[in-house]
Order: sequence, then structure tokens, then C-alpha cells
Amino acid sequence: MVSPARSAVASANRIVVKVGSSSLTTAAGGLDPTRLDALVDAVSARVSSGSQVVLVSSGAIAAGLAPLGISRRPRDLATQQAAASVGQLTLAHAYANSFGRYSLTVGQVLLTADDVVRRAHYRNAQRTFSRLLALGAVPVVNENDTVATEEIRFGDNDRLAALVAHLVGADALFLLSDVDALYSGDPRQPGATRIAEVASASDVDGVRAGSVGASGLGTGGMASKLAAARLASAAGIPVLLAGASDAAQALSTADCGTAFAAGGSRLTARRFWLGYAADATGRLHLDAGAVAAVMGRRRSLLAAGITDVDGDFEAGDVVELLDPSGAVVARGVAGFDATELPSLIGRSSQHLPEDQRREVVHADDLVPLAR
Ligand SMILES: Nc1ncnc2c1ncn2[C@@H]1O[C@H](COP(=O)(O)OP(=O)(O)O)[C@@H](O)[C@H]1O
Ligand SMILES: N[C@@H](CCC(=O)OP(=O)(O)O)C(=O)O
Repeated sequence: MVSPARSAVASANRIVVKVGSSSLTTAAGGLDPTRLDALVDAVSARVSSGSQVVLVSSGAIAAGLAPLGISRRPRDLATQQAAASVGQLTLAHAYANSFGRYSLTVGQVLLTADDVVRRAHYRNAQRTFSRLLALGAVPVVNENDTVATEEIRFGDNDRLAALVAHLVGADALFLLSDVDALYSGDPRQPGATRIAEVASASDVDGVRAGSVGASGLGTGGMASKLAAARLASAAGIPVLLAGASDAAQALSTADCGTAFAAGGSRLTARRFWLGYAADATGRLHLDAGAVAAVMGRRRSLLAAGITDVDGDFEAGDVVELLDPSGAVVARGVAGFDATELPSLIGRSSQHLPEDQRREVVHADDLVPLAR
């Protein structure tokens, strides 16, 4: 029987397809036109069957290496940026030509983390995607590597793709890679078994996901794909993780790879931003009672349940909420400046001055995170 996640992915109307560097390049480095064309064939077939597709493509750095005479992926940011600057042009040109075979027009969208993290930018990006799709174009997205600094980088395109999937209101996310599915451990090691369905977060509890891919060209390996799949699933979007060489099958019938079910209902743009996209500037450490109240009973966080505070934040900033073991369990908007809290924490409301008897994080501004 086909799982609900798999049929949701197969019949999704608006989709985001992410492809990794290792699936677009030759062993010797540089873009592989045959593989790029095969991907475009599969995406174009999905478009012609009525879907709207946003393509998140890595490969700029990899594509820029050969023209610059560099033989291995550089480690320093400046050379990565130079390679991306050269390679992004090659990549965009290759997509424009390849989609042109189907009379499809592509639009290049290069995003920095700020475009997703800042609310005004987020809405601006939403408008751009919406208009591009309405006009029948295929948006081709990448991180704006040339200007992204270490501090503000998304870091990997798997996360970027999950964020874009929410941003455009996608019905499914496809993560296409050089491996055909999720395995219980790195498939390069003996004994790893293939996982076809992930119905809930606990299904991947025992999975060992490496952070370095086989090719050495991409970033993040399977660990970043798993994190992205969790993120999308938490946002209510089902995910198919499949081999890029199976793109035609993945995008038509979805009967390959690993299907991740959407967990829960779709978060509103604001709650998704709060929980997963915004930068957190501080941390509130909670006692066990406070964790149960905010996570289980969806209550506001009161000063009485906070044991410690760190970071330099102001009321209105986003902070992380940690359980007694130090794990981040939720995020929310602080109701106080960091400097006000040390004299309030651990005290119940009736013992606080009247003007400070309010929630530290209001329930409406608090997003429990998926495990
Ligand atoms: N549990 C796992 N399941 C599947 N692949 C894994 C796992 N752990 C590590 N890997 C490795 O992750 C690689 C995919 O990551 P990567 O090469 O960075 O992909 P991409 O370039 O598509 O983003 C696979 O080739 C595989 O060797
Ligand atoms: N933005 C970078 C890709 C970063 C990245 O996540 O790569 P990958 O792991 O191959 O998806 C580039 O275009 O080279």
C-alpha cells in the first residue's frame, strides 16, 4: 500500500525540488550537462503535468572550480565566494538553455539568510516567488554565496530548500542527492539498511547520518538532509528524499527513495519564522515544571519556571527555551529585556512588582519545536 506521505508527494501541486552539487558535476569537476539535462527533463515533465516547481540548485562552487583552475573544493570563504561567483553564472546559463528545450523560462533567485530571517524581506521574497510562478517561470534558487559571510550563511542548501518550501507554501519538498534513500547508517559502511518511510520523528532516532558526503563537493551530507526533512515535516510539508538519478521516477510517481510524512498541521508564516527561521539572541533555561506547562499544556512561560538566562536581548527579540538537560525545546519572543530578568526569575507572579506581573514569553509567541 502506498503511504499517505508518498501519495501526497506524488500529487502535490506546488513543489520545491532541491538538487545537490554531487548530482550535477562530473568526477573531474565542472558541470555535467547530461545529468543537468536529465534533471531538467524530470522537472519539465512535472511542470507540464500541471505542477508549479521551484528548483533549489547547489553546484555554483563546484562549477566555478575548473574555470578558475582550482582542483579541490576550497576551504576558505573568499575562494568559495570567488568560485561561486564564476560558477553561478555557468549554472544559471546551463539551466536557462536546458529548460529552453521545453520552452520554459527560468528566473534566478539568490537568497541570503537575511531574506528569510527578516520578516519584511521574507514577505518580499514571497511576493517575488508568487509572481514568478504565476507567470509560468521556473524559479532557480541558490544561496547568494558571493556576498554571504560565515556568520550569515544558511550553510547548506538542504536547510535553504526547507525554508523556501515553507516560504512558497509548497505541498511537498523533494531532496535529490547522490544516494537513493535514507539508510540506517552511512551506506558506504556495511550493514546499513534502507528506510522507505518515516512516519514520525522517532522513526529516525537510531539513524546515523554522516555530515560529509561521498563526493566531497557538497556540504552537510545526510545529516543536513535529515535536519531539513525534519524542518519541512514540522512545518506540515511532506518530503521525498531520493537519488537525483531517479529524478524522473521521484517526480512522477514518487515510488522510490524515503518518504517523510508531514508532522502536524501547517504552521502560519509567523510561527514558522519564529520557530525555525529567525535568529535567536538569547536563551532561557526552564525547570521541568515550566517545560511541561509550555510544551504539554501550551501555557505561557512565567518567570517562576526560569532558572537561568543568557544572551543580550531586548523585549521583542527571539529567544530559545531550554529544558533542564540543555536541549532547545521551543523558541519564542521575549517579553522582557535580558537585563530585567535576573531579579525576576524563580519568583511566582504574586511576588513580583505589579508592572512586571506578565508572561516572559506569551503562549501566542511561543513555538514548541519538533524533536
Ligand atoms: N544514514 C545515511 N543514509 C544515506 N546516506 C548517508 C547516510 N549517512 C551518510 N550518508 C552519505 O551522505 C551522502 C549525501 O550527502 P552529500 O554528498 O552532501 O549530498 P548532496 O551533494 O546531494 O547535498 C551520501 O552519498 C552518503 O554517502
Ligand atoms: N550554495 C552552494 C551549495 C551549498 C550546498 O549545500 O551544497 P550541497 O550539499 O551540494 O547541496 C553552491 O552552490 O555551491
